[in-house]
Order: sequence, then structure tokens, then C-alpha cells
Amino acid sequence: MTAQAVETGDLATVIGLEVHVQLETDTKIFCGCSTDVGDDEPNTHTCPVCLGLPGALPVVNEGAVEAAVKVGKAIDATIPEETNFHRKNYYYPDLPKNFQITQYDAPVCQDGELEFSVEGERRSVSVRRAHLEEDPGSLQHKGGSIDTADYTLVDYNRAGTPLMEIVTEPDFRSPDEVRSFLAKLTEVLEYLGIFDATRDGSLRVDANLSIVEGEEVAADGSIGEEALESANRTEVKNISSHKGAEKALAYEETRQRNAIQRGRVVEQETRHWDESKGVTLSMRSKEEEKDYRYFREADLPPLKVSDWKERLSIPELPDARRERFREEYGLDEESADKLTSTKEVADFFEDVAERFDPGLAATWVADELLGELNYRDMAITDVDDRFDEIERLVELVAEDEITTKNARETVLREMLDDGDAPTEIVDREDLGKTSGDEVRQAVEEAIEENPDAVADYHDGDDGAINFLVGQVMGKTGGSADPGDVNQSLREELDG
Ligand SMILES: Nc1ncnc2c1ncn2[C@@H]1O[C@H](COP(=O)(O)OP(=O)(O)OP(=O)(O)O)[C@@H](O)[C@H]1O
Ligand SMILES: [Mg+2]
Ligand SMILES: [Mg+2]
Repeated sequence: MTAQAVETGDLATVIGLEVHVQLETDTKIFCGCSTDVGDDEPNTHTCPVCLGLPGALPVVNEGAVEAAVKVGKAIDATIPEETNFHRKNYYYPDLPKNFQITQYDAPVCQDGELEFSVEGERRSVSVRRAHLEEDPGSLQHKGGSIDTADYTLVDYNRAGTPLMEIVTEPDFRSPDEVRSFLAKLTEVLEYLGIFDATRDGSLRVDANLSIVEGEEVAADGSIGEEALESANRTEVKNISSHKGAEKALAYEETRQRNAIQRGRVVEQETRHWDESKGVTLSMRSKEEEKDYRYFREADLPPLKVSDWKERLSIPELPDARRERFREEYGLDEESADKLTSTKEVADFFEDVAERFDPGLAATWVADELLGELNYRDMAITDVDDRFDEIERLVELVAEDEITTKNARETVLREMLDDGDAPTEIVDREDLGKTSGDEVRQAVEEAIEENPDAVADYHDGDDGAINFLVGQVMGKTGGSADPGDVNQSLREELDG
């Protein structure tokens, strides 16, 4: 972690994350039930295995393990010779077996690292471990929230969805770093093609926060093991978005700092993030590891994964792609950032850049398209079935058939708002660029009708030309190119 100035006598904020991400596989991690649950009726995607019925035997889904190994490659983690599964015992209605199959002493990934940037500064966070586990079912609290509901229903459709828990070192020093890290992490997972950020509940974060004395922080920003262990931390659960993580942690940071400044002790406990009220609430005192009575899952044999890292390939990741875009297409930092923000955007940009000029492609994808999508609260995935039409629009501009202004302000906007094809809009709105003859005629008329402006121009008043350009544009319904008009006028007036 990059150094951050901490004055003696100050308090430092320390944050570590446990990020749970659902891995995209067709079937659940230990049975053949589909993970494509959508809005289907509760408990319709279940079987004896994910319902935890006695005697049912789990079989590991190789696709889930492969996805986890890809994550390991992406964060440069150590993949062990052999990985295995444990039972984590606890009683809660979302877990029909009363234990969760998870990993304990041989997780599939250990000691990784992820770089990200916060306001232009590079940071790096160590990943302690990342392990596979099964998602529990989901609870629906009826007539209130978790603490006030009249009753609660359980849906096991989610039970057994492959989950990866990524545990970071307590390397974060502020809530905004966490938000940037989560954005980068999901970007990488999406590039790997194993994660769908748009799926409800696909990302859930447990955020641990403690406050330590400023003098415990070394010049390089690191904090000694002992200080970290002895600090009382809270673990905030029920966070399901990047923004939620930042808000929950900012709340928790203030709450703990206030307590310390008033001479009170911060309880070590688990807290619940109440998104609608914007507060964290005490749930229970923190379980100790011994409470879980971890033991080996005897129904699943250990898996030899030592050579999987070599066997599995991963695509070019965002950082590498960003660098390549800068070199290969001569993009500035901001465009390269925007164009690699998701794999879909990057792939689409490369398609367009191969057909047309890369600079034009960058302007149209990074500025025009993403700008208009953003304005409409849309994502690139909302238009991925219309990439051909968007390319056609770029083509119309590249071949000089319509003006940039009309393409931007009329065609693209109407395409997004009304769903029409670009050529349809061009015909309907009569946006086809005015031909040379028409422009020449409009130029002659404008000169004819405005002798005063012409005289001003000849007297050296260069501003008069702008007036005349405006007149010509008016005559051609805005479909002439202003630069061409300017040039024709000068030729006509000077010649
Ligand atoms: N002093 C601290 N302040 C804030 N976070 C800390 C501190 N010390 C450790 N952490 C973080 O706490 C988390 C510990 O997670 P881990 O899964 O290992 O244990 P756990 O939370 O006790 O177990 P469980 O998985 O049952 O919740 C890590 O993300 C780590 O970075
Ligand atoms: Mg944990
Ligand atoms: Mg935890």
C-alpha cells in the first residue's frame, strides 16, 4: 500500500474485505441444478443435494474450480498442489445441512495481489486467500426487515450457486479506496468471463473496519501484526454494491472514531448495513473460528490442481489492454481508460477501429456512445444487439455522408431514444449532406442577399464571414459542412 501521512496522535482507519462473488457456471457447484434461476418460483431449482437431504452426495463442478483458478491467475496467486473442501458448521435456516461446504486450510488461491487506482494514484492490495464455497439459500423477511419481520421464508434456488470468497489483507486505509478496489475487481472478473455484475446478489461484501493509533502506522503505511490483531474490529454484513460498501464503511469509520474520542471501547461484533436508513446496526457478537468446528468434507476427495494454472488460459486483462490501446491506437489516458472499462466496450472499440480510423472510433465509442448511454443510465450491454447499426452510423460520418453535428445530435440520440436505424433517421430527417452544387448555390444567394456583410468582409472585418456562413447553413437546413461553406465563401469573395 502506498504511504499515507498519519500524524502522531491521529487515528488511522484500517479496512479488510471478504468479497463473495458468484461464479458464472451453468449448474450449481455440487449438483446438476441450473443456476439460471431468474424470477422463477422459489424452490424450483433444487434437488436432494442442494436441499441437504440425508444421504445425498455432492459432486464437484469442474467449471467452478476452473473459474477459481482463472481468478488465481488474474491476481497472481499461488495455486496449491492439491485443494480440498471442509464443512463449516453453523445453524441458520438458509443452510439446510447445517454446514456449508467451503475451503479451509488448502484454499484454491493464496497470496494474490490486485492493483487499482484511486484518483489517478496506483495502489495495490494483497489478497490473503480466495476460496470456493456454496452459496446458502436466500431469506425473504416478510412484513419488515431482518430485525422487525413478522416471519421469514426460505428460497433454496440460490443454495449451491458457486461462490468465491476473496479475503484481502487489511490494507485499505479509507472507504473510497474500497470502492475503487471493488470496481477494479469486478472489471477483472468480467474480463475473465466468469462473473455477471448485473445479476442480483452476485457480489456481497463483508467489510471489516478498525481504528488504530496513528503511531502504529509505519512510514510506508504498513501496520504491525500485533496492532492489527489487538484492534477491536467490526464486520459489516449485507453490503451488495460498491457504493454501499463505501457508505457503510464511512458510517462505521465515523461511529468508531466518535466512540474512541469519547473514551469508549469499540465492541468486536458483527453489524448489519441497513441500506435504506444508511446506518450499521449491531447484530451479534463475532463468532470465533472454533465455533464453526471445521472438519474435512469426507464426501469430496481432494483435487489435484497444480497444473491447472498452466492448462487454463485467461484473456488479456484490463491493465494490459489499456496499455496496448495507448500504444497501438495512440489513445490518451482518459480514452484508454474509458474504452477498457468493460470487455464489451473494448471489443466493440477494436471492431470499429479496425474498420475506420482509430481516432474516429475512439471519439465515437468513448465520447459519443458512452456519453449518450451514460446520460440515459444505460450500459453497453443494453445496445450490444445494435452494434451493426452503430458501426453504420460511424460509417456515414467516415464517408462524409452526414455531418458530425447531425450524427451526434440527431441520429445517435434518436437511435437510442426511438430504436430506429441510422439510415431511417437520416432519410426521415433529411440529413443527407447537401451536395456541392446546392452549397455553391446557397453561397451565391447569401452573397447576393447580404451586400453589407460582403462589404464588411472586403474592409477586413473577418467576423463578417461567420455571419455569411450562418446564412448558408440556414439555407441548407444545417446539413452543409461549416468548414466547406467557409472555404467556398472565401473562394467566391476573394476570387
Ligand atoms: N485490524 C483489522 N481491521 C480491519 N480489518 C481487519 C483487521 N484485521 C483483520 N482484518 C480483516 O478481517 C478479515 C478476516 O476475514 P476471515 O474470513 O479470515 O475471518 P473471519 O471474518 O473471522 O471469518 P468469517 O469468514 O467467518 O467471517 C480480513 O478481510 C482481514 O483483512
Ligand atoms: Mg470470511
Ligand atoms: Mg468474516
